[in-house]
Amino acid sequence: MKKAISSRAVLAIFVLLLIVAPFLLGSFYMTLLNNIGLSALVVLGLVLLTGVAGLTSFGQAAFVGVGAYISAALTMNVLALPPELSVLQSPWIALCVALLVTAVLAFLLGSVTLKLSGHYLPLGTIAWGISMYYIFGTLESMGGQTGMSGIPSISLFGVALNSDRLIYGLIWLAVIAGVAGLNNLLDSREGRAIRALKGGMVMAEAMGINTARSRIVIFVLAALFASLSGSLYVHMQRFVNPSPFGLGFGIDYLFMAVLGGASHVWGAVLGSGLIVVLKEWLQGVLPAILGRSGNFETIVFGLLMVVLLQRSRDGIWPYLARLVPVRARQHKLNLQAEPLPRRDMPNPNEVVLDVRDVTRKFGGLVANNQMNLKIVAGEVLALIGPNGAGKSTLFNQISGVDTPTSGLVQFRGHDVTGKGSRHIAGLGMSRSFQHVRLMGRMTVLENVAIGAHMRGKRGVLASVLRLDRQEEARLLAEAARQIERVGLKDQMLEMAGSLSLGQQRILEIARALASDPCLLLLDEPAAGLRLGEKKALADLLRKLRAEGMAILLVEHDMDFVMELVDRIVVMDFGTKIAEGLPEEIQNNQAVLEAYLGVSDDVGEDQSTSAEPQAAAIAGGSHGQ
Ligand SMILES: Nc1ncnc2c1ncn2[C@@H]1O[C@H](COP(=O)(O)OP(=O)(O)OP(=O)(O)O)[C@@H](O)[C@H]1O
Repeated sequence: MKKAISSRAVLAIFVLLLIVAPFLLGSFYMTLLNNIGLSALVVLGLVLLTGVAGLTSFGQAAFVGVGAYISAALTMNVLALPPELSVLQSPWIALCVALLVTAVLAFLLGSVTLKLSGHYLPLGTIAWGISMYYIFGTLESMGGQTGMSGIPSISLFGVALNSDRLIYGLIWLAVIAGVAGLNNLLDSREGRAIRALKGGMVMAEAMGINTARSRIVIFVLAALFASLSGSLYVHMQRFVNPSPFGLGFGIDYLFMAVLGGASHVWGAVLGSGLIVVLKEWLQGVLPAILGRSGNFETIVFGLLMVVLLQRSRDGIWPYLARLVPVRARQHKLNLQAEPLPRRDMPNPNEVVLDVRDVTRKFGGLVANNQMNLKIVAGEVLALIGPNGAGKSTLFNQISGVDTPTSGLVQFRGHDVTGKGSRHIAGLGMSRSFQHVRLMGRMTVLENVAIGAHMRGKRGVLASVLRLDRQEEARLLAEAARQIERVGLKDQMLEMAGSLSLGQQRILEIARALASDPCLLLLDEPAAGLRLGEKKALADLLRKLRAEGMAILLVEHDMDFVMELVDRIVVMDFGTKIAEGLPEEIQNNQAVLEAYLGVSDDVGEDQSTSAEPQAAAIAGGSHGQ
């Protein structure tokens, strides 16, 4: 078996190669390396935006143009600014101004574009990508389509970086800093929130993550990477025109990200390297073979993209990582870290949730009809009913995923009707999902730490600079405690996707517990669990109840329900048909009829089949 090397060793080897490169390579290769570095900067932003968060953008080249044009305009004093503002002609100050303007512009564009979802989002990025390209071409004071030359070089410690060999160090310093900063960000509270975006808004918001904010943050960060690349580019070329900032280049950057491995930070460097070198080579070889000039490399790239998307959507980085296995960064757990502060729990028997006359209509269908229920602290209430009775719909009204057509939901005395799941989560309600919503490529520990998101404060900058380590240790220690509590300690560092369905359900409970809730909503927690796992789950829920937690669960497993819960509410066709103690429900004729009455409709699925459930309700059979 190959021995894995640490990611630090990989970084050290890479930096060493970068240091010796100028002593070994000629000027052609230095130019090539600079182009790779400049592309890698843009692609790093795309890895964050597209690979990690799943937001596709074709418009990054336009932000490269913004950086380039602002740096050029200020250093050339195109705006004829008064002498008092001559400081803006300094390339470094101009670069900072370019970053600032880019951040504001990206914020404004992102606020509009990121409201789009599905394929409308990439279409939106194409729209502003094209517009900005044409705006650059209309800037007559900067030479219009012809462009402008004579842009000064940038200096470092008094040395003008006026050759490819000199500016090379600065470009690659920026790339290495970008790689390190991005790795730090992804390994933090904010990074987990960004990674959770791919798991869908519903889960992330239910864990208290402000998904709109996270989307804007990464959009701005990606634009800043592109803008930095543009500023360095004009000081290297000392010339600017619109052609490198068009849609074609936006597609090239996306291709680099996909080829390298869009969800891997090092994939950005790999993808940029491969495409820049391949482009250079094809531009020389293809016209010679075909006997005429033209951009034939574009055809090759198009074909390559189709093959790549069919054969290896994760790009090339995973293959390389298999050849040279890199040890994943291990989380050093400090279980002695100061525990996170806890919220005030409700008093025993205090009404935690009060649902009053909640109705939800979907067109003509009344999914919830005047539903009422209450839960007190230290109580386990089951919501049962045949398939399609409206249980999940009611869960969604309570947890803020959906808004009732009419009625009131009160949580701990607050009217939370239609308030949104993030707001409600902040008040102490947490949930699991009927269809498990986990990040399969994140460890169990990281998944549970997402649940503790609201209990931390450190932001993006602190994460990038690794100033969040104290808080991070507390969050991870809390996640580890909850994992131990639910019995998944041995799986703590495994990928969530490798767990059995039953374990994944338990993991969702640990994630919910990490938010320090006083009401747990569990949607079919026993589905897919083995007998032993069900017993362990029931023991855990009893323990939580004894600690004063209120628990509302939707469950089809009647043995599990009858043995565990304090009270049961039964729904059928959106309406409450019974409420009472388990033994009362077992003898309720309307309930038995509701289950038996639909037995023809429910198919073969034993877990939800009505007849066995009716038998289980009536008999209270404990076998499985
Ligand atoms: N977004 C929606 N639009 C239209 N109809 C919906 C929507 N969500 C749910 N419904 C309908 O509302 C009814 C109740 O569905 P719901 O999923 O709440 O039932 P359930 O009791 O949770 O069922 P199950 O036990 O199978 O999960 C069903 O007829 C369903 O088709």
